[in-house]
Amino acid sequence: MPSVAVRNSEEFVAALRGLSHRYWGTHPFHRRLHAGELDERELRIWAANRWYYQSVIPQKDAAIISNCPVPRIRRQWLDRLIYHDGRQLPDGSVVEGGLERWLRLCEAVGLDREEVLDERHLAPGVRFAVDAYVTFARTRPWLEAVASGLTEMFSGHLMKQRVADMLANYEWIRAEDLAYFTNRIDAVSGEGQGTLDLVVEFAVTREQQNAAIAALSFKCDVLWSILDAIERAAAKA
Ligand SMILES: O=C(O)c1cc(C(=O)O)c2c(n1)C(=O)C(=O)c1cc(C(=O)O)[nH]c1-2
Repeated sequence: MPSVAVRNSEEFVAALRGLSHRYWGTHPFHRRLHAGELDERELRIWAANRWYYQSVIPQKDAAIISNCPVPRIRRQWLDRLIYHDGRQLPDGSVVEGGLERWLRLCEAVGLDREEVLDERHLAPGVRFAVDAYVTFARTRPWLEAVASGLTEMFSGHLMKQRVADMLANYEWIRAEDLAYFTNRIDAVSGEGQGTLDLVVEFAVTREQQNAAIAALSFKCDVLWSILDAIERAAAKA
């Protein structure tokens, strides 16, 4: 049987980008969030549940580092941990990171820190989907775990839209409440391309390319499932 040829980089990138229709940008819950149709209770459920995703991302990235034998990639990936966890200065003070900014968003929509951190609002389906993402990063080859993060190629546009829509449609939300997203938009504009370049560089066989595409597809399912579970939790509360 003839072996299937490796895709050239344009074909490979096109196959990855071709998954954009599966991204959570079009999920009905996101549409309602952006359109200003969520009440305060629903927004709180969204923020508290998204916290769980945010909170494990550094562990997911640490798993990638621990599985990766390439020093240059580990160096690059370390910045992601610092981005979310913040950084301790020599004088012991801490420069805040993305996690802290997400907690501030939670407070802005009316949640106490404690009720976010103790996970009392966490929907089982969100825990299940998010944990599956971390397990994927811990157990699959590092390149697949990196490829699963390529949803970030699609996220910059969505987050820009989210900031504009939330400010326009929820009059009680202020620009500073959305600092998590404004900060993140800048970060992903570079990271998204950097990750794509890396996946193209290291996925050199057809099998590795297929695995990278499957990993991105899996991640789209993770994100979609998170919103399915949030939607359900918001509906019944
Ligand atoms: O608000 C969003 O729509 C959105 C999407 C994504 C994504 O597409 O994975 C991430 C984020 N935000 C985000 O804030 C974030 O820190 C993040 C990390 C990752 C990842 O897979 O490593 N995705 C995302």
